[in-house]
Amino acid sequence: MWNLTRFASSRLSRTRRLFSSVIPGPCIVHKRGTDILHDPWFNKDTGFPLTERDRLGLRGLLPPRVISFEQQYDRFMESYHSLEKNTKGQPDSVVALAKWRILNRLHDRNETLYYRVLMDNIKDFAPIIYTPTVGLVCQNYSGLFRRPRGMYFSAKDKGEMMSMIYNWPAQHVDMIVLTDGSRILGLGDLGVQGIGIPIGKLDMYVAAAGINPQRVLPVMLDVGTNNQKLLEDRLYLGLRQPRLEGEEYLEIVDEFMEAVFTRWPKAIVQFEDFQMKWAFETLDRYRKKFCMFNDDIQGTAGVALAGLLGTVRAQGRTLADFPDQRIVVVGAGSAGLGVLSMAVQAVARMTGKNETAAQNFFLLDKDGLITKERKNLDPAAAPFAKDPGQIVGLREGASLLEVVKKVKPDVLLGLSGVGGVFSEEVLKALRESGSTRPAIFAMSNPTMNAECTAADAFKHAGENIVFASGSPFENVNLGNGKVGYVNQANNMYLFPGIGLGSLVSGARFITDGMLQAAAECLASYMSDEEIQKGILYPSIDSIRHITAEVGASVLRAAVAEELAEGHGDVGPKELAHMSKEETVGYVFRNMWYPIYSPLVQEK
Ligand SMILES: NC(=O)C1=CN([C@@H]2O[C@H](COP(=O)(O)OP(=O)(O)OC[C@H]3O[C@@H](n4cnc5c(N)ncnc54)[C@H](O)[C@@H]3O)[C@@H](O)[C@H]2O)C=CC1
Ligand SMILES: CC(=O)C(=O)O
Ligand SMILES: [Mg+2]
Repeated sequence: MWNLTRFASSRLSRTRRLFSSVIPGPCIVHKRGTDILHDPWFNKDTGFPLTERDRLGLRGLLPPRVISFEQQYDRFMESYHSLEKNTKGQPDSVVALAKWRILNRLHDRNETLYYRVLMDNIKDFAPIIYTPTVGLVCQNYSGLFRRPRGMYFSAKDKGEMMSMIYNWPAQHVDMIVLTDGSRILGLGDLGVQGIGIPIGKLDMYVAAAGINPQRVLPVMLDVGTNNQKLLEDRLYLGLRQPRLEGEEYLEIVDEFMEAVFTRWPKAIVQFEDFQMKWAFETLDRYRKKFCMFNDDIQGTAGVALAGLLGTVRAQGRTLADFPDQRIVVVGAGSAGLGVLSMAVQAVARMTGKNETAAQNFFLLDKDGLITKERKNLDPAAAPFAKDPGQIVGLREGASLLEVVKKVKPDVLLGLSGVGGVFSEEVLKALRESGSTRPAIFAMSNPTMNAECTAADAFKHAGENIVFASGSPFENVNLGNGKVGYVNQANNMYLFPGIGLGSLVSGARFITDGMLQAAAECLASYMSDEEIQKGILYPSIDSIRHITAEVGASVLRAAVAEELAEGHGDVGPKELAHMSKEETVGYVFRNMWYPIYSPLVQEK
């Protein structure tokens, strides 16, 4: 069932080779002079060659010496490294925001250089533009705000969205990430300040999936906030009203979706960081109507499933043993339920039995173990609620410690948003796990919301564990030359490929089959040697290569389901006739790569 193709050997060098031969095509510009210098998309700063300076009315507007792209790159990296040196010893949050600012300023000046720097240093810069620093940026957004990025649709724009959408200057948009700010990482309702998340996710789309940055659109749907502190903050930039609820809320989202797909019928919309009730409701409402998905439910599920399958292999078992894994999931929200649904589907496929697929899975929320005796049991959690008769020695609402002691799980997976719930006692109890190599997935973001730190996991649960966290931690030095490997179990390994594969296949919808293909691709990416070392996910350095493979898998699944309508000049028949390798090549060819293009002025 799972094709464990090995890509391990020279993934990165293959990716580099593919881009080393990129020859930039001309780029049409409708501006001249300072208007070009002030447009980060076209601006090359001191990199404009003299001929271009003449053609575009730039002569005299720049210092005379022409600096190459490579020199500009080195210059930026030097200033970045001096900033690192100069901020040494300062509080982590101060350093993180200083790094975010210097990158953001580069973005606002010169996008080509920004994305190249980001791509080439993704391991160092992802924690700044993405989790954990993006969380801090959202929390401080009103104070940090200098220039708008993306679009803002508010409850006050009802009836106007169809015309507003035409205010966006780009003619084509491929990828939209949308939030209503109601559940930003594990930080709760941050209202309009949540715009940092779509911006960060789309930066990852450009870096990982090569989506052209001129064709991305971060969107904030501001329907108010229930965060009292923000409502009272005089600097708060969003609507000062409680969140819309019920039909009033859905009418706003409906209007936005209609407006988007009227202007850009081929766009893909990723829903991000919506509170659970709206995450499920909107997914259900739109997934058969528009090309969209919910990253927290669906992207997270695929990444977690790939990690769970890797864990079985790390235990020296075969994938056929997955249904026997005892998995405790802490957090019954959009992410936790998404993970369990996908895991149950995988077990059902492996065993051919739907009814018993969830028997080894245990689900807890803030009120403890969820059983069928739970009052006001959420229908979304009901399929995973335990029958009290089946769980001798455990009761409704049992604590995590009780559950871990009784169940002796192979895997403890946290998506609760609560820092430290995997306490010392809980981690120590995991030493009694029935597994030779228990796994801990502390997936909540940002870092302070992780269910435990990597160091505590190895210290209390033992050195033989497999460990993954949603935000990055350093590997743990276990002494005697041994290292506790830290994986990053984050949906960043899948959402860029899901979006890219859907885009270049011209898929009408994003189906479970396409998402399953994405998860299987990630699961089969790692070699046995890596898995034995406890490495479940590839290094983020090879994110472009992973994303191309995931994108190609999604594309092939869309073709198989007859949902692929083609993209650009490539029609559905051509897609259907491509071999597996050809689909990967095709996906790569559709990736944008940051390099200066000759600018050609059109009046
Ligand atoms: N690593 C990754 O790729 C991803 C991580 N996440 C993280 O997962 C977390 C949760 O996200 P959602 O499911 O969307 O949130 P949510 O708000 O829908 O769900 C949170 C769940 O945790 C439960 N919970 C709260 N306190 C608890 C406690 N003390 N013990 C046990 N359960 C508790 C709640 O009852 C609720 O069921 C966030 O921190 C988010 O950053 C979400 C998506 C992807
Ligand atoms: C990673 C992500 O999507 C989240 O924490 O919400
Ligand atoms: Mg999210």
